[in-house]
Amino acid sequence: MSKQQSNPRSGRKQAALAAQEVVAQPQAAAVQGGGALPQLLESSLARDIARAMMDGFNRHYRLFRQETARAKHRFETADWHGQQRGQRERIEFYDVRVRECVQRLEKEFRAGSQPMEVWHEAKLLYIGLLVGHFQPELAETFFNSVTTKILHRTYFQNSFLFVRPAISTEYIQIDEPSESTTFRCYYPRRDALEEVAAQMLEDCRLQRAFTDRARDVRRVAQALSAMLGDAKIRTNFQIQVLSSLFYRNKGAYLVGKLINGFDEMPICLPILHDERGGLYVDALLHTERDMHTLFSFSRAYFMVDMEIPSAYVQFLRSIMPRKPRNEIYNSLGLAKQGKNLFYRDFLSHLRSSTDKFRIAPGIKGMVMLVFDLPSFPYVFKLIKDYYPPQKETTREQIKGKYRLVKQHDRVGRMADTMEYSEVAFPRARFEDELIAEIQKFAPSQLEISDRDGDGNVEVILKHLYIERRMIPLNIYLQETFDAGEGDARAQRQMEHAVIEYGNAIKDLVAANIFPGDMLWKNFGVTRHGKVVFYDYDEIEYLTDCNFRKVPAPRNEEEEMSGEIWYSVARNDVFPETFGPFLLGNPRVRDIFMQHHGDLLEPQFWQQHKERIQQGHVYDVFPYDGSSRFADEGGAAPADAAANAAALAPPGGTAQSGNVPA
Ligand SMILES: Nc1ncnc2c1ncn2[C@@H]1O[C@H](COP(=O)(O)OP(=O)(O)OP(=O)(O)O)[C@@H](O)[C@H]1O
Repeated sequence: MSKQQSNPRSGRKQAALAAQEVVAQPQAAAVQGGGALPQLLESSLARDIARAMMDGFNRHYRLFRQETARAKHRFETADWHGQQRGQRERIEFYDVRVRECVQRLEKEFRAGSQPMEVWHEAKLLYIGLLVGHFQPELAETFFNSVTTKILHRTYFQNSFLFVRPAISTEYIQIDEPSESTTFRCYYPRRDALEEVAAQMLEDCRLQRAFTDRARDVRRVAQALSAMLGDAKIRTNFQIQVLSSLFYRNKGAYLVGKLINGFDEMPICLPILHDERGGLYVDALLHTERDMHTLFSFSRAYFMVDMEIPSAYVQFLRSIMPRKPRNEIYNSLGLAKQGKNLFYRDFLSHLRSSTDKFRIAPGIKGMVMLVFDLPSFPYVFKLIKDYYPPQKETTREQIKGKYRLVKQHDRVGRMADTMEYSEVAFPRARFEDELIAEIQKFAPSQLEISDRDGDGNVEVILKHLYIERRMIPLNIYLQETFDAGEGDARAQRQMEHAVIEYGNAIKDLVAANIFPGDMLWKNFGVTRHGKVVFYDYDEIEYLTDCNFRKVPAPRNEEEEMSGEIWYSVARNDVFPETFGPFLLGNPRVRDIFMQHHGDLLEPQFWQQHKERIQQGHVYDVFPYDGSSRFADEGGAAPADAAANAAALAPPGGTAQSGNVPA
């Protein structure tokens, strides 16, 4: 093959042909069950490229870990603003390092002009460098990220990048006995659980004292004992806990599991600061559901210092077997790995299913065109090219809002999104109605072609968000209305949904987010019955909004006017006016007013805005109040007390679902 033909940046068809040539041999061999041995080149270029790529990844992970490791000190010193900043800034690290690496490869090796034989060999040599590496799966993804910035997309195949993983992540371990292992084991006696609880807390090595460690040890031991109930203790009875604590916002979480015979039960101890500035254990969470809530896609990523991330993922999967691995990687802050795994799962799902992509059920969006594949639990969102006049926004502004949500504390109430570009789907899997919809509303985003020249027509979408599918709240409520007042179960569900809806808004308020458009259709209900917001194009920081009372009319003409007669600035919000849009159904209105009437009062919003402006950082804890250890008159948990007071409706108790009351 000539150098010209195999240049990764040459024209499309030519490139496609070249790609076929290069991969022809390995593919043929693969059919026979093995790979062809590569003809090694004499040039050292491939080795240098592989080495530079490895250096690029190692630098990335070193910096990522350094930032992550700071979370412990920030927790110990109650540096909450720093913690949030760290969480936010760490998200950007990956792209910066990829860019650096691409630049280096271009500058030192003119990477974009090298023939494909060099790239093929660079991949093989990179695999060699991964033997014995502690983060091989992340390093493979890094290689993909860099390579896809350099090669033409016709080369996006396993010969040149890691379409499939090459290195196993099973049984990776640190040989040095002095180094910390992924998890610690404790072998308690049934009658000496306190000893183990004390040791577990001691081993966290937190540089801040517990206010009443003996009390916490007793509570943890009692909770462990209650978990065991009257189960017979088996020979393998043990507790395993992950060596690094999980930090997020104002909490540190000790995550592990209790093993007895064939039973394995998750455990998690949230460690918080109390009002006196001491530490305390707030709860012992122990159900799979608790874990799902803690690791939800609608929360910010944890900061966890991990030498071998795949070992953490394996451990976490053992306590959350139904949680996809991509979501676990995401929750650990390794979002590119999550994105890569998601895409692999998606392609595999496409191959093994036959249903078609369709317009998502529900009320169509004005700025987003949303579609789904019924057999797959995610939705795909395109930004439209045209919006109705009331939506004064642009593609860039919308992207900015989605970015804001990604970096913000999502407090269990805003769905995380994955952003993709140039995604190709088989045309045959699209309903014609959906194609017509995209052609009408987002033509700039659509290409339908046989891009790879392989005889398969594809739908190629330029830019796409993907997020978990939920049941739109308007549909959920409608189903309960349709079931009728005689259906007690439906009535309970309706009540739950309305209360949850208000809780969701209050949790968003605590996170300094004003959702903008609060219509039911902009919220979804998750598998666990949580209400989560997913329409981001109008969100604002609460602190950027001006919450106003509707002015009293000055004369009869103003009073009778059907129009808004007072002047309204761009960021003015009139909470009293929410009611007519939301509360048309009398039953819904009753429940809403009973639990969340304060949301219609400007003071509620103003007070929160002021507190946030004064520097108060609310934290919305990922478990409900009923899971918390009952207070025995000990130290009041700082945040819980503040939130309870601040978020409670007048004369009532805190209603926010997750804010401990
Ligand atoms: N995660 C999701 N799960 C299920 N359905 C969804 C999801 N996200 C969006 N939808 C559906 O797509 C519709 C439009 O989505 P979205 O609210 O994001 O669009 P939008 O254009 O921003 O809306 P609006 O017109 O209110 O600004 C929703 O009303 C809902 O029916």
